[in-house]
Amino acid sequence: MKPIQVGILGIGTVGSGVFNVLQRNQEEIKRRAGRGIEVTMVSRRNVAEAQALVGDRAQVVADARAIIANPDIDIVVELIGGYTLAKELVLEAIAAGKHVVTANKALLAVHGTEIFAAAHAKGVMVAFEAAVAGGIPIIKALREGLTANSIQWVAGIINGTTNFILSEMRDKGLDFAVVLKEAQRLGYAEADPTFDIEGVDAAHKLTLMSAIAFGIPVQFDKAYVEGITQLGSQDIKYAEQLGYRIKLLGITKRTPQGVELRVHPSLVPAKRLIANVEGAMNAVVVQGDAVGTTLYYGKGAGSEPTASAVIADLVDITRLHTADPTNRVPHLAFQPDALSDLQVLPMGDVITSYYLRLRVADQAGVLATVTGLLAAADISIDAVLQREADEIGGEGATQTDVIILTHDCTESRMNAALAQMQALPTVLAPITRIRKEELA
Ligand SMILES: NC(=O)C1=CN([C@@H]2O[C@H](COP(=O)(O)OP(=O)(O)OC[C@H]3O[C@@H](n4cnc5c(N)ncnc54)[C@H](O)[C@@H]3O)[C@@H](O)[C@H]2O)C=CC1
Ligand SMILES: N[C@@H](CC=O)C(=O)O
Ligand code: NA
Repeated sequence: MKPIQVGILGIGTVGSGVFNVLQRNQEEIKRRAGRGIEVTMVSRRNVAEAQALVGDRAQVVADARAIIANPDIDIVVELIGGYTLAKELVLEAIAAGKHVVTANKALLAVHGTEIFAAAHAKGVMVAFEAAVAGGIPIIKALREGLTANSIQWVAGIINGTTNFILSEMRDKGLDFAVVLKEAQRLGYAEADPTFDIEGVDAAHKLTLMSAIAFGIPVQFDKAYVEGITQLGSQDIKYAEQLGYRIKLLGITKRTPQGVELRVHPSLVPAKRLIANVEGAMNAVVVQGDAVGTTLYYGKGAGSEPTASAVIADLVDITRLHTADPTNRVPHLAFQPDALSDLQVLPMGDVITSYYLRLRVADQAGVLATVTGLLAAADISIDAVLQREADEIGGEGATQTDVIILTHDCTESRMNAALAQMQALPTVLAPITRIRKEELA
């Protein structure tokens, strides 16, 4: 049988990985897929750069639309990234009856509803395993492997760049900016790295997992997003002393009031496996009512790990493209007409426990005032740690750090208490608040 013909729009870090792995493992992939899979066209604005990657083994074009217009191309792989052009190209490819594979989580988290609807109407597949946690087959696991379950929550380290930064800051005492540059050099970071460090990339991925886990539409605009730029190295150190690690987590949880959808730094008990996921590695914990807790671990970024997921999608499409579209696995795991109307919970209604760090004047009565405000707000305290003055400011320092771990309360109640504490004249700097997750 004639090989399936693939065109890559945007051959860069991931695209070159796809090209190389497909070449290297072509025989084995063919035995799995039932027929060969060949990249016959690639596009990149700079044709010479693309030619340097593929030689004469594929046709190189500057105009991505030339690939979509080619009737011989069966599958279009979108690896340009971004929202605007990528959206146009994906919709044009669908309209031309091509199946689409993309690693573009930003695109699907924001425009997924429109794109999946267009694909459904046209009877083509849009596959996106690479868009969440790179090489980890988490989409497959959530959509197919765990299909018997009522999924209760999903929590993950789903941004390699930020996990790399946090690990290197903790282990080597390196500066944030230095480690970010290294993550960019290694090909982990997004074209705009603020997406990584501000939590946006993780929120894109979480939005997709949430939709698949709970059968709700993709709703990136409802996600609570907080990155790691405000984290201080002293919080990483204090967390360690208290038996926790700080990780940027994406958490989505089903509650009777609605679905939680939030990305923020979190204290995780150091004894949890996920707390020990280091460097650019990703990990996702999924809690299902039947299966219990499951954990998925692997490389969430980089050329060949991400290519691994893109190629898995190419094989799936090769196996399934002749199947009746109604018999295929739905894009978001649930049938499009059976999505739930569960609402995303406003962040103020989310219940968690907290780590608070207050830089206060080192004088009698300060701690009592602060804990009194928490008690008045009905927020109970789990532990209090006061750093000795010489640990933060040397002998005779007039400031000290008070660290408080609280029990559960709503975010809105904590916000009100924080505003009161912040207004105290003895609180000398903005209070650090980090949410705490037991993940058990
Ligand atoms: N790098 C990684 O580890 C991962 C990346 N992704 C996603 O994969 C996608 C691609 O990422 P990378 O390969 O890292 O980016 P990249 O920047 O290395 O590659 C993108 C390529 O597209 C080309 N391009 C830009 N505009 C074009 C146009 N109009 N026509 C043709 N080519 C054009 C660029 O020249 C570049 O070579 C993004 O959506 C990214 O979020 C997903 C998972 C991991
Ligand atoms: N920038 C992303 C790349 C993969 O999605 C990350 O750092 O995880
Ligand atoms: Na994946």
